[in-house]
Amino acid sequence: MWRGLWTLVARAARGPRRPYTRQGSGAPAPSSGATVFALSSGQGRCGIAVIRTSGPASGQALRSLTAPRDLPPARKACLRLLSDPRSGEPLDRALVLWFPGPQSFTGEDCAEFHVHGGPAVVSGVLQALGSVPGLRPAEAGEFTRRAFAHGKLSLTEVEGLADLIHAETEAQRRQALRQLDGELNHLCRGWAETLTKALAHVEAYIDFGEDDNLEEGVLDQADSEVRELEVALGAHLRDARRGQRLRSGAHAVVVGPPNAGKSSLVNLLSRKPVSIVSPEPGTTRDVLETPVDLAGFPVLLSDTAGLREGVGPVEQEGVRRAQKRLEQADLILAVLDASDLASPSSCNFLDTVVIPAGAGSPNGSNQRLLLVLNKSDLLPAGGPDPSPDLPPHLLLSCLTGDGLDGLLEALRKELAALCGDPSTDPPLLTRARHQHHLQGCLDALGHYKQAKDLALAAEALRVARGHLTRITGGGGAEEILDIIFRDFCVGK
Ligand SMILES: Nc1nc2c(ncn2[C@@H]2O[C@H](COP(=O)(O)OP(=O)(O)OP(=O)(O)O)[C@@H](O)[C@H]2O)c(=O)[nH]1
Ligand SMILES: [K+]
Ligand SMILES: [Mg+2]
Repeated sequence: MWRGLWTLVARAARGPRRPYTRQGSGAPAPSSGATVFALSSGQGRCGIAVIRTSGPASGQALRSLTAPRDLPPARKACLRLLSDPRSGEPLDRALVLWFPGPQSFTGEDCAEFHVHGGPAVVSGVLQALGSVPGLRPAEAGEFTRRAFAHGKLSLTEVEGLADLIHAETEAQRRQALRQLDGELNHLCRGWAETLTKALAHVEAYIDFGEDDNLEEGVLDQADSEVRELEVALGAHLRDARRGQRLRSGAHAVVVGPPNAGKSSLVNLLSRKPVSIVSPEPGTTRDVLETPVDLAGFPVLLSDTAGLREGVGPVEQEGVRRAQKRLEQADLILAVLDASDLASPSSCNFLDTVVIPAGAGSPNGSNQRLLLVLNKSDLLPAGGPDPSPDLPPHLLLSCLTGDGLDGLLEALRKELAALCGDPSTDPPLLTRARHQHHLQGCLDALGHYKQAKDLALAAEALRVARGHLTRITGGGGAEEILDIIFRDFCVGK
């Protein structure tokens, strides 16, 4: 019987649908025979520019531009004189590299030209390449798309690569590198394998259920595998917002009564004069957003109008916008004037914003709040804490910078909790797409548990597994691939 079961494991692994392999992953077959070329380094004047080609005519292109010399040894940089194959005119003395497929980034034959970065050299070499038969300029993301089509990268690794190219903060870079290294891919593959095993057990029961030889408890085993998987998926889904925040930035909002120093704090954290600061209460009227790197995490920081009542219509609108932004924020930086804690506007702010947030969350979400008492320089030096009865708070002076280090450390902790810490935490789901398929998988597992007969149970397991393989690019829909590859620049 066990031989029969393992045949079934193998069959379930192959499945009635697409096989789970990177090859044939749903990306278009690399366009028949075309060889593409592009400038892969940034645009503009620079020391060295890298131009590369991918496709079967790469070797021919390299030979044409470096004639009469032959191809250099594989993967070794060689100095060559580049000339235009049409006129023979010298273009540059450059380092060239030859990467015969499949041991190349795309899996195809590739060539690289490391030329001097002047615009005339770059355009001369690009034009010369365009004159070689079979070569055409690459489209955005085409190199990476070819790498995906040849099984060099899974879809989550492609996404990691795109994120790495766009990473602006340290935490983003770490996260992207981990995804590029295939961590999320391995996780999903492991889950998919668990489902393959469960499916094999169910199919064994369908085929041999009446057979006395069938090991007892085969179905129970499938059930317990599914249960364990549900727990793991649930934990990752609860974390899903974190990965997305790390990718696109956490939303932090600075709120407080008028003149507390909100705009001063925004300018201090963003290290530039984003907002107007003045002694006049009601200076800021609108929501002012600025992207900042706070302790290595990407943050979209919003300055807002001071919260108060009984003001003119324009300021009232500002207050309404501030309150709306407050509701949407991941992190609230509540600012009060430490020398003015007894004023009606301070008390009102504490009662309506700070205390409710401390008692749980203002609107049932996972918002976090840091209470900052600004203008500590106005307090008597070495005096007692001005506000022992307040919720936990930090003292700061935007004027002298006192307390800034403490605030940054507190921010780092809050942001690590909000975005996940890519130096220690398990791999994160960085895109809504990942979340969608994980949820789809969980829903299908729910159907499995409710299935009235075994055929439906097996189908539910297949659907669940299909969602997991789509995360890494198996059987992916063409539109999804288009969206993902559009994120890339030409030359990548
Ligand atoms: N002494 C002292 N003054 C400060 C400090 N921070 C800000 N101020 C002053 O407080 C006044 C108000 O600062 P803003 O940053 O405009 O305050 P705001 O909360 O944005 O004010 P509105 O936009 O009007 O609500 C300005 O005169 C600042 O120079 C501080 O740490 N110490
Ligand atoms: K002000
Ligand atoms: Mg202001």
